[in-house]
Amino acid sequence: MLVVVGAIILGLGAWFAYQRQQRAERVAHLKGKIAQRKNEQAELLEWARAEAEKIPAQRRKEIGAMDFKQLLGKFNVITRDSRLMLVFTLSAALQSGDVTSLEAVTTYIGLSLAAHEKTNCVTMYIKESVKHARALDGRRKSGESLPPLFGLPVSIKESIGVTGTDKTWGYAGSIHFPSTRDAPTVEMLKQLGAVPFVKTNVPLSLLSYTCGNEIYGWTENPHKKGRTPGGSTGGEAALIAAGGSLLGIGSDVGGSIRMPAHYAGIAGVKPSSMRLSLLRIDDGYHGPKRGGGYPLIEANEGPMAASMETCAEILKQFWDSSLVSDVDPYKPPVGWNAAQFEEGRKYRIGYYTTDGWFDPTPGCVRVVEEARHILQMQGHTLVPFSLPDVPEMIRVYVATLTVDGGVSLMGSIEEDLPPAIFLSALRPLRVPILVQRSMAYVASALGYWRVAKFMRSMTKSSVELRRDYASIQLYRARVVEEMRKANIDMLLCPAQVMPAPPHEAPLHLSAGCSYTAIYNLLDFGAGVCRVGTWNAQDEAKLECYPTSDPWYTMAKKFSKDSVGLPLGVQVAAPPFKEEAVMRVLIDLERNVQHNPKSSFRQR
Ligand SMILES: CCCCCCCCCCCCCCCCCC(=O)NCCO
Repeated sequence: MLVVVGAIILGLGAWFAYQRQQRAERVAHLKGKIAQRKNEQAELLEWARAEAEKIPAQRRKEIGAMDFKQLLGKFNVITRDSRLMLVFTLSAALQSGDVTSLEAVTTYIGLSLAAHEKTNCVTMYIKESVKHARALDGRRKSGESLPPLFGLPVSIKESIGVTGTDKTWGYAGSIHFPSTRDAPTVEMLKQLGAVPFVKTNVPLSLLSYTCGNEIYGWTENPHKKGRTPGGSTGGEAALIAAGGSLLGIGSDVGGSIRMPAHYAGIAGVKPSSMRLSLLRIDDGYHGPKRGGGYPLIEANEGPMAASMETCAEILKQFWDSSLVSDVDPYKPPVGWNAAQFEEGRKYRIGYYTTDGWFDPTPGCVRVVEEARHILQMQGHTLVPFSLPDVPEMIRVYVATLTVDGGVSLMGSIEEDLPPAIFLSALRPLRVPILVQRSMAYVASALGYWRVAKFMRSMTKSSVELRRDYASIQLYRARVVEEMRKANIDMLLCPAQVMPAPPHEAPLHLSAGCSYTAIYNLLDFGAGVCRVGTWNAQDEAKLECYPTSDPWYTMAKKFSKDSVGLPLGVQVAAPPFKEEAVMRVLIDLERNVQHNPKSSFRQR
């Protein structure tokens, strides 16, 4: 007996020692990869500096001062002169040849470098961009007709495929597995004449609205050091807000385009799932192990820019042609809906300032009220609306996003090199599900009903999963029916519960993504634009914000000292109404700057 026990103890000891050694070797291997990547990144930053300096500083300044319209042009400008409406087309710098593609790309390489120095937003430069720009300029010289986005420099989220570049998602293990194909969105941009020139930072795994990892470090919000620009498309938001890019492409499965837009004071759109393609998002090294597999939580890529007008122009270019269904035969050939986007078109908009799950902090509520006022002044009709059953649907969102009880998420993170804060925030996923559910009773008894809901959110079986999928399908039917009954075209609501918080906050407050995540579950098209700025009154009102559970206490703490930080609002509508959403957001952003009630300051 003693011999058997001794053998078991020895066996276990040997097994643990072996595991420890394996882990140590893996850690050393991953650290080596990170060190290599840091050297490569440093070289690329030097390359970028040298490229930028090839164009005289004065010329770069001139080009950098041009906004999207001046650089790209081809816009229909509609001027109202009493009853007269004039429509004419601007011929802008890139199309007219006043600025070459190479000059534009090089200028933005320089500007992005300056943005990176301020925020640590760049992961890699795309050296090919310079060759690509030269080739485009060659096409002009040979008299070819120019594509609509001719020569436009575009920045791309790190996790989106660009041939020859890594998409690590912050995992060190994924370094040096470059994409062998462009993502469909990148393919479309290139066909339209745009030039992807840089890739930008993300949080490890993409399933968070902060922005940092062990490879590239943490990205700062350009409005305040120590605050996150949001995530997961945080590098893009920081880059655009700091003037380093005119247009970026992000992705969004819970708000990863919209929350960074709110935190950084820019605009962004997540179209509904049928309107852009995610084909090959999980190809390459990641494969099915790390990404995808949550069919009714609809992710999509989408544009981010300083203004909603730029986002709309890009989506118009995508949808004006048959590009989307050409690159992805699973997408319906639905074109740009000019009638929905028509200037002056009025909509009936339902609005809410709380979703019954997470009350936003004061400034985030105030800007919805301001937006309501501005839109009413524009002739839109605004009516109160209450989105039903959000708390239960947030439980369903978490259950169906993590889908396997968090096994893949936790497994991928643990086998890599996560920042310590990721591990500690996600550790509850390692607690057996039955224990999590038992602890939910304790949380309920303490009055922490929201925390209890989260503790009941991990999927235990395919029986539960099927039921949750059915709930999503029923919920979609219910919401569109309630909107139809109220004759409502779209919804206006907060973009997030806080102004840009400290870097670690989103990891403690995953529940704070409810205002955006619900529209992934509903598969609505949704966008965010800046409406205001957190002010001293918001700061004072924070004193009355609830502290009835740990999440409210944290949201209150993380929102403090935020005077001057940008605030956005969100507009969302059922699928195929993205053009209407963008029309309303443009009406908002155009008028917010002149609204004396607004605290918006023009940058
Ligand atoms: C005991 C239960 C513990 C629950 C822990 C829950 C952890 C996972 C929760 C997931 C939260 C999701 C946040 C989403 C942020 C935005 C992500 C996004 O849009 N990514 C873009 C991907 O393309």
